[in-house]
Parts: sequence; structure tokens; C-alpha cells
Amino acid sequence: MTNHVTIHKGLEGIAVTDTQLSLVDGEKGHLVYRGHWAKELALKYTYEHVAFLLWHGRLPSDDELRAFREQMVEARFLPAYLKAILDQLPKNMDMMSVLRTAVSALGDDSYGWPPTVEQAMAVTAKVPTIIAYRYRRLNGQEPLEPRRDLSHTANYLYMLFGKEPSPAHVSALDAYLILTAEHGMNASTFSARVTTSTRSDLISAVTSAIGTMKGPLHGGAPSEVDETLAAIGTKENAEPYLRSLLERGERIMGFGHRVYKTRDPRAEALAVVAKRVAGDDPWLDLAVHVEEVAIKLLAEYKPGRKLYTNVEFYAAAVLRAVGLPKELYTPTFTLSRMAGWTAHVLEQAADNRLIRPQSVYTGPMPEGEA
Ligand SMILES: CC(=O)SCCNC(=O)CCNC(=O)[C@H](O)C(C)(C)COP(=O)(O)OP(=O)(O)OC[C@H]1O[C@@H](n2cnc3c(N)ncnc32)[C@H](O)[C@@H]1OP(=O)(O)O
Ligand SMILES: O=C([O-])CC(=O)C(=O)O
Repeated sequence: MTNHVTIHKGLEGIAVTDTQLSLVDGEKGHLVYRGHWAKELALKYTYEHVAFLLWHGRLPSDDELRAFREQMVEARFLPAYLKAILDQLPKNMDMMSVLRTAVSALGDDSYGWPPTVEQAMAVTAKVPTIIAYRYRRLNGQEPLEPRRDLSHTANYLYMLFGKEPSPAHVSALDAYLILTAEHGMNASTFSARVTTSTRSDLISAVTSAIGTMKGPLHGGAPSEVDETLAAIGTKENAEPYLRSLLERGERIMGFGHRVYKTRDPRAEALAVVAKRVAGDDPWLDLAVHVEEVAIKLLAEYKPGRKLYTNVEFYAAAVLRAVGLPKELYTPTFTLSRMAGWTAHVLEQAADNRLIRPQSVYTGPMPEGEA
């Protein structure tokens, strides 16, 4: 019977659920969160507004936002046992593995089934504190407690660098966190939904998602964009460098997308944010040139594949401009996607069906009758 099953490797083009959370239109290059253009949300609102929107289905009133912020602030602090775990982890464990472990360790019995908005908020609020705690320890600095008077985004930068960030840096990072908060059935969100579909808890779902986010074909790309630019070094070297990469059959990080067959609308928006926050950085000037050359060469080497800039290319530019080191690019992407993953967990749980696709066995059969 399985012989008649069609195989869809990578589940390309297969819809596994309906969703109220986001529309990713790959042909038109549109991204909508619950009836709002993501790029407009990024210009007008804060991360807290968008988390509320994703979890509750509408933007908050002023009073609701105030109460919501207070709850998020209360949830930012790490329990002592988690700090002790973080202190025990080996120094050579990368930040995504640290996050996966620390988030998993939060999973006490307050995270029982069914998942709730309170649970989503409790873990989302702690992720910046976990990253900053570990970052400062690794750099030989005393970790800082969260500040109650700062927004989610400003407090993250404060806990990392020990000084209140400039409004320009906060609004640039908010724009990035909003633009990457949610993105349909991407690989890590799918992981979260598969885990939830077994009626496992929210912490387990987020832990699955973090493991999936880590890979260089998904959330791991922006630090590799940084490395590519560093290796290119000068505008003159862009074409020979990228050509030799493509000749060797390698991929140019920050380009191509499973859904977008045009420029990713988030790349469009982040290029504007990057220009605003890092206008005279020669790195950005080089990035704009590299983008132009990469698109030209991808059309030459991969005709008809429609490979354009994805979110990760200018994500690297914005994250660098606000002072983040490249080992924090993917963890910061993870921090933003917490709102999207947990919103999907809530949506999956509300109308659950076990996700269990088929596979086609191609191995040998045992000899003799069954
Ligand atoms: C937040 C995010 O996850 S955004 C994506 C971040 N990832 C990256 O930037 C990594 C680089 N990009 C890629 O690897 C891919 O474009 C992906 C994984 C994002 C999407 O890949 P898929 O939908 O599976 O596309 P697929 O692998 O089928 O690629 C189609 C063709 O284009 C090529 N291609 C795709 N992206 C690239 C790239 N960045 N550089 C060079 N060639 C590429 C493939 O080699 C393939 O060529 P072929 O048909 O000759 O074999
Ligand atoms: O949608 C995808 O496949 C990857 C992506 O851009 C994201 O998760 O933001």
C-alpha cells in the first residue's frame, strides 16, 4: 500500500495546517502577521506589542500593554538553580546549545498541558536573560540582573553590555526582532508544532525548535554572512570570491529561500534599518555591493531558480550595527522567534491532531513468510 504514497522530500509545497498567525506569500514577497503588514509593525511598535498580537490575536490597548509589560518584567529573572546550571556548562558549548539546555531546564510542572499564554510569556521573557548571563560570564564579567524600567529589547542590550542603549539601537533591534518574530511553517516552527501535537509541554516544543533553529540552512546563516563578508574583504574581491564558491558547488549564505521566489520583504525592510543605524559603516557599503554581485552570479549559475536575498543577509548588518558579536546572531534570532513558536504551540494545542506523516520503506524484506 505504501508503494502508492507520493514522496514529498522536504514537504515542499505541502500545507500541514491552517493558521491565523502569518501569511508568507513567496511570489509577491508579502509577510502579514494577524492582518498587519510585518514591515509596518516593525516601524511603529515594540516587541511586546507584537508578542501580544501573536498570542492574543490583536494589538493591546494602552492599559493592556502596561499590564502585559509588567508581567513580562516579573518573568525576566532567572531562578538560582538555572544560574548554577549555566555556570556548570562547559566553556566550549556554543550559545545555541546553551539556550537549548537552559530552556529545557526551565521545564518544571508549571508547564503542564495545555500550554497557556502565561507559560509562553514566562519562557519568552527569560531568553534574553539567559543569553546575557552566559555571555557576560564567558567574558569574565559579572552577569547583570534585568532592569524593570527597560523594554524587552532595551533590557537585552543593557544586560549584555552594561549600559543603557541608545534609542536608535533599541528601535533598530526592535525592528529586527519584530520582523523575525514569526514566519509560517518554517523548519523550527514545524518542530515546535510536531512536539506539541503529541500533547507534550510548551518547554519541550520550544526546546525542539531551538535545536532546529541552530542549523546553518535555517537560523545559523547570519554569522556565516558575516564570515563571507570578512573573507571577501574588498569590493574588487566580491566577484572572484563568490564565483569560486559557486564553482565549488557551495552556497552563498543569506540568499535563496524555500518560499520566497523574490527578495524577502524582511531583507528589504532590514536594509533600510541597517542604512539608518549604520549608514557610514564601510561593512554595509561592502554588503550592498556583495548583494548585487551575488544576485547576478546566482542568476548565472542557477538559472530559473529565483535566488534572491533572504532575511539573514541584512540581519547580519543590523545586529552588527547595534553592537552584537556574531556568536549572538542566531541566539538573538531565537529570542525573537520565541513569540512565533509559542503562538504556534498555542494554536496547535487549541485544535490538535497528531502530526505523523508517512515514509516509504526501500530496504530488503526478510526471507520466508511472515
Ligand atoms: C531564516 C531562514 O531560515 S532564511 C534561510 C537562511 N539560509 C541560508 O541563507 C542558507 C543559504 N540558502 C540555502 O541553503 C537555500 O536557499 C535554502 C536552504 C534556504 C532553501 O533551499 P531549498 O528550498 O531547499 O532550495 P534548494 O536547495 O532546492 O535550491 C534550489 C537550487 O538553488 C541552489 N541554491 C539555493 N540556495 C543557494 C545559495 N544560497 N547559494 C547557491 N545556490 C543555492 C541549490 O543548490 C539548488 O541548485 P540545483 O537545483 O542546481 O541543485
Ligand atoms: O520560512 C523559512 O523557511 C525560513 C525563514 O525565513 C524563517 O524562519 O524566518
